[in-house]
Amino acid sequence: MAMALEFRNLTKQFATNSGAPLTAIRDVTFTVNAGEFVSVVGPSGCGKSTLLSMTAGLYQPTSGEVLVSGEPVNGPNDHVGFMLQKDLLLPWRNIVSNIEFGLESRPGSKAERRERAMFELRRCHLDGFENQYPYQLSGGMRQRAALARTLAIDPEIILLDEPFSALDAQTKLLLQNSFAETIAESGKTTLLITHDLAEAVLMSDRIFVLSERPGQIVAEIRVDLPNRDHPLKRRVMPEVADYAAQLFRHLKLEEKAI
Ligand SMILES: Nc1ncnc2c1ncn2[C@@H]1O[C@H](COP(=O)(O)OP(=O)(O)OP(=O)(O)O)[C@@H](O)[C@H]1O
Repeated sequence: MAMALEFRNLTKQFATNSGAPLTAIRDVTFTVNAGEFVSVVGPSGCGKSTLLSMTAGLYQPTSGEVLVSGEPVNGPNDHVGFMLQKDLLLPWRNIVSNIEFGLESRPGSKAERRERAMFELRRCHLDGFENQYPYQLSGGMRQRAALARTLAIDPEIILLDEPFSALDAQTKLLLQNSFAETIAESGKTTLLITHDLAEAVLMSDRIFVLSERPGQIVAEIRVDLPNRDHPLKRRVMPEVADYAAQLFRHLKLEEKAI
């Protein structure tokens, strides 16, 4: 299978006031195949967001490299679409024009941009909401609009940094389902960062567990279950709890309980 994303011995240090650099992640090596959905879980502060930021080209690694479709990432680029917990929709633009935003710096007519945006809007089940403004939408709908905006630029890789964590439990389940369906249909390679172990099991083909800072890979778990495109169906499978328990053990949460 074609490799879409590759981390080679990736290490990131940040300068600190005390002089000694802080190592956020150390020697992280793994690959993600084209069309695969991979999650990264790990304790708070272990460098998960730093890993995504380097994939998006927002930070340069201290050593090692990130490759997207075999090309080293040297800065922000169109091959990678990034979505955060906060939707970052522009409040003064309606939904369709928010989805078009990333296309405006590219060649193409206004009509073509509109057509592309409407396609993604429908794919993310927002038909009829194109002329509404972000404040008129629920949190879940805003996240769907943010996904539509990410897909509109047709990136090779989608990076999701805790996109569901600010939502209530039911909205979260429905949105996980809707994202999983849309992502499977688009065939996009996806890297998700999450604190939610069940979410990782419900949505992924594989999961990497990072240690406490400096984040290093301590486990790789293949989720050998059907319905990756339908987490609500996975949710009722008894194996999900077993996978979540495996992740729990790797994170050594029991030992940290006080
Ligand atoms: N720009 C920066 N400058 C200095 N230190 C940073 C910077 N970005 C992150 N760090 C530090 O690197 C470490 C890893 O941060 P990061 O945000 O990647 O962790 P995380 O695993 O995503 O955390 P959380 O799960 O709590 O969101 C933290 O100790 C953080 O303080």
